[in-house]
Amino acid sequence: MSAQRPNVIPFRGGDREPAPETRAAEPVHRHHPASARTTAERTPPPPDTAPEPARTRAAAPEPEQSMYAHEAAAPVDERTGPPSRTGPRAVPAEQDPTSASPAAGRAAPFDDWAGHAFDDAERDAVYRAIRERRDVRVGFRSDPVPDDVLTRVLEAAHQAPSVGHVQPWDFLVIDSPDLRARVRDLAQAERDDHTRSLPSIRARAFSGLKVEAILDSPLNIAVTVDPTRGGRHGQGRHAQPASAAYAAALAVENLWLAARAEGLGVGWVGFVDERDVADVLELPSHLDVVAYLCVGYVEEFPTEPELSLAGWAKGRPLSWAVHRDRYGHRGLPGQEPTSLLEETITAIGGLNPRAVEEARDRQNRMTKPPGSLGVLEEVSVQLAGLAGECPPPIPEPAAVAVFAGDHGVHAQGVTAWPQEVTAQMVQNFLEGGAVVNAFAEQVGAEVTVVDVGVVGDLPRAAGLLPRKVARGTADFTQGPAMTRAQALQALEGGIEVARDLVSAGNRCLITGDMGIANTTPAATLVCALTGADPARATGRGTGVDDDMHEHKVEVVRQALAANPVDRSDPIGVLAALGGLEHAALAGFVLGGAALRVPVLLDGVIAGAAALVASAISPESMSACFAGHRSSEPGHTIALEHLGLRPLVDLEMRLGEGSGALLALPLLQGSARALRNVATFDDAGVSTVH
Ligand SMILES: O=C(O)c1ccc[n+]([C@@H]2O[C@H](COP(=O)([O-])O)[C@@H](O)[C@H]2O)c1
Ligand SMILES: Cc1cc2nc[nH]c2cc1C
Repeated sequence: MSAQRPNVIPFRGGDREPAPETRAAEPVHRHHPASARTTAERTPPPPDTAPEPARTRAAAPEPEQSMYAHEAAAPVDERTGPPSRTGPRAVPAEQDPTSASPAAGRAAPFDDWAGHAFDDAERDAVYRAIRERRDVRVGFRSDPVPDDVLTRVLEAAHQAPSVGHVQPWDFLVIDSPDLRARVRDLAQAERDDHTRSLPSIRARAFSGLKVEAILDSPLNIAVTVDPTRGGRHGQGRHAQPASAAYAAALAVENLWLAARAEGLGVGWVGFVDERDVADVLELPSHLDVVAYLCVGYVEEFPTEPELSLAGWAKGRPLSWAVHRDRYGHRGLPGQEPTSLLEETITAIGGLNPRAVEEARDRQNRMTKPPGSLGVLEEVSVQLAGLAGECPPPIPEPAAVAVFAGDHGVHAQGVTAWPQEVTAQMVQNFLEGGAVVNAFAEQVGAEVTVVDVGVVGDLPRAAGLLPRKVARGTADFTQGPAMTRAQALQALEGGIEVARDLVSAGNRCLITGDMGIANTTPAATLVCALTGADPARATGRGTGVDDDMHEHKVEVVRQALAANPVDRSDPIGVLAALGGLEHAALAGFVLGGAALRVPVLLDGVIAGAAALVASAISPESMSACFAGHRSSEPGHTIALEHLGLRPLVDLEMRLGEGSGALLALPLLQGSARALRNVATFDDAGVSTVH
């Protein structure tokens, strides 16, 4: 992947591309002050220096890279496969004194000393089948599949590995139009259910996707599993009860690869309840359906997974999935393992100056008086610089991640609300009954709730990511709120959530939070990272009376006194004075910045987290947009320190992501204007003399 390729999913929206221009208009140039920090600013100030003044963002030098660009370093390119050995077949080591012995370790060049490897053409064919296998849903031809071809494909499936060699699968080859029509009806009902559960933008995109070809393909195959096959002592049964189903899934993969080699497309129908299919097929009760497949010759195989081409989802680079010795210690073979945080920080870059310039230039040539879109012009310029292209993609679909956690400082009486409200509100979010749900629905965003530190147990639920690092933080008036390890775990948890949401096709990340008492650590972080006095930075949160507010200011002072922090160590500051949701939010910001996806910040909790993110990586602010200004005073201090201008100022102080969600249409509107509005040249409109 080229370093210049912006980290965005190919845009498939209906917005028209701006027409190429032939003659430059003569706009009245308005000077836009540059804004963003440079890499040199990554080094935080020494502890004894004054608080960092607010700085604006300046474009960073090219080339900027997204985290996806890391794949370029991988020994196996996902598009082209492994490098081909072009030389003659390897000579056994004993006969070739120049070759390193296998015992020389991983660094030794590959030498097929035993002669087991396939020759180049055979090996390339195997990798090609793997690389070009596709889940095909469109373009099936009606030509029948010849019996000998089908038998070969089924034979390949039947050679799959199985624990205890029990071969627990069976293949039901389905021609009957009646059976297939009944399965198609099941799939249709399931699809309709799913559509209703989607945010509006996603539902619209989904309605354009074909998810099955049950009647369009000449043949269906149901792959079943018999979990009892092999008898009571079937090997592996005790240690891995799911092993039979795994084996059947491996049979599906064998079938799929063999089919690809035969030129047959296969589509796995995900939108059916396996028990309903078993009923339609009148299977014996001890069999389960593992897969329902559509099989047939196809017009073409898509060059990439169809969902990826449609912008629905984006593949995860291999480097995200390979860990060395322990989970989280990432590194491809031959690379030095690194932590997720380090990898993320390294990938963060500033705005692309060329795209910034193009966007400014275009703003001045659009059919409107230069500067007339006010702040939105600079927002669009930042979006272009972040994406590395002008016009930038529209930041949709968008996803809000509500990070939830509890706080030991609650015991100090800094809020009027009981701690259990955190877990209760999480439940409310999941049931769709909170403000965040209403606003997310309004703007077509998806809501994900992340438990990073709620005291209570939360039942598993769709839309809840269980990432609990601890059951709340410790009371920071008595010592650090978190250990460094906890803070790092929460930070990396936030990065992972950003990665997951972007891989799922989102082009805008929105911060949300829930945590009774979390405005106290937010205010404390603001004080620690900006030098503000607690009396100035501490607000009334959910709404406390004068006495409680005075006490809250004192508690912030006590926390700062109990935890002498070194501002050159932002993670130390975070661990001592933050909350688990602040830490995860800081990671979320860094993760979004590394992927060059805009991060729309909510209120004071996000503001405090952004201060941490900025102290860790100043360039991460290139991805940040302040959704709104909360009425918490610490938020204004944080925004000024970061040089961020809020898009909305409505005296809100709710959290949950509510303010940022309201700002989403502004962010999207700024990008859409840059993309859709004609230039004076295009439209033949006269400009000023
Ligand atoms: O986002 C804000 O600026 C904001 C301001 C005040 C309160 N909150 C929310 O209120 C909760 C914390 O308030 P408190 O008074 O318990 O510290 C927590 O769930 C926050 O999401 C949020
Ligand atoms: C009811 C309630 C809802 C919230 N949403 C975010 N913080 C909150 C705090 C309370 C108390």
